[in-house]
Amino acid sequence: MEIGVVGKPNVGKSTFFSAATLVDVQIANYPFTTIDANVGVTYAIAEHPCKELGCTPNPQNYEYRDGKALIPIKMIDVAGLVPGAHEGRGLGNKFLDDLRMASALIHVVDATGKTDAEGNPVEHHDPVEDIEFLEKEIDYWIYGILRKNWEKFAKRIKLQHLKLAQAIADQLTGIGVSEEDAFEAIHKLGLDNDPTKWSDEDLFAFVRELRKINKPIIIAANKADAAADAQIERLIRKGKSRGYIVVPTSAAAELTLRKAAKAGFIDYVPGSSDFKILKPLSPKQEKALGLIKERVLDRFGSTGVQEVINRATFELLKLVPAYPVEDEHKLTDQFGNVLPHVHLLPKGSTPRDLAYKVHTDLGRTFLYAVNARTHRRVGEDYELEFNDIIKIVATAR
Ligand SMILES: Nc1nc2c(ncn2[C@@H]2O[C@H](COP(=O)(O)OP(=O)(O)OP(=O)(O)O)[C@@H](O)[C@H]2O)c(=O)[nH]1
Repeated sequence: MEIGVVGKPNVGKSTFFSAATLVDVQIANYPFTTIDANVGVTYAIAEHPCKELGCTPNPQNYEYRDGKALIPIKMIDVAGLVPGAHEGRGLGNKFLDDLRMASALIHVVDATGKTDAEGNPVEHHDPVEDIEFLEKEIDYWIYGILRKNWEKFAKRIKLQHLKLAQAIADQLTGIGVSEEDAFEAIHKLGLDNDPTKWSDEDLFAFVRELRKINKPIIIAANKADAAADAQIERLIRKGKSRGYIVVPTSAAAELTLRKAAKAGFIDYVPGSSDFKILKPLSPKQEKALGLIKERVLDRFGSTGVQEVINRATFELLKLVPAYPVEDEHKLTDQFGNVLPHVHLLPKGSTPRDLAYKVHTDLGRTFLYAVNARTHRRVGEDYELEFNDIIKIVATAR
């Protein structure tokens, strides 16, 4: 699961990425091995079960702060969004390569409307156009892949009685499209099972639907600190009518706060509406932080950056955090650590899926699971809920 940050030049995409991946916590073992230059680690923040249960956790693969779990997530800086990227313009191919890896996208737009389509400074540009422009780039890209051999492909499906959704997913494995994604899009649109009957419009409608399922997008209405209320309200309204979550953000404010926190000047938990000054500040620093408090935190309730990451994780990707334990009474692993691990799983996952996440062997030898809150066994098809604590019982290996 990787979240991509995308946006045309000069909207604050790099600032957003830097702020989001400036993680000042020590997470012992990230589950990620190779980190490319444009890949970083950020975290999604969720309430921690200990807040409700009154325990003190010993986290191993996440961080615990103020009753919250900070769960590491991979983030990709998807550079090179320019008009025509799908035809290889600009950094087009690199752009598509990075896009391929992302499960969800944070689309950073300039809410002030002071950046044109190519990233040049202007007085009035409608950021709603940028939302449409990214949709179009992705749609034409997927359409291009499918359109190339469509007639031949459609005939083959018909003649060989292939499963339509699976055949399409096979064509699009490179961009991470599953059979379920394709199936959902076909059914949502009520398209014919015989693809030779699809018109070009049908194919394009299918691609649009598939993009919504496979590359869900959240909008960061950035530079909110410099935008008028009316501009932000309009962007939220227009975005919502197209099915988007739009969050006002100030990436610049978030970057300043995280840097100040890292340097020990302030205590700041990303996502909060305030910070605490820990050390004497220079008049310049004091002024900068004062402005952030007044123009961003007091106005919007937070810088919005963490809200975007959290909503991308829990609403767009619908991931559910679950905590496996060995002792369902003490909530510990075999070494006595309280709630040491958390795993993010897609909604609808079962305890066996959680067991596989912990270890393939545990998944293979899984017998049954116990919900540590109710002390009851849960069935094979039990769907994990947000913050479930699950004891997994397996056969001896
Ligand atoms: N007022 C304000 N300015 C911001 C904010 N975020 C970024 N900026 C400024 O916008 C300009 C562009 O920011 P970048 O992060 O370099 O933008 P980018 O989209 O990555 O641009 P490229 O690197 O050219 O792709 C810089 O001058 C930033 O300081 C913000 O939240 N508020």
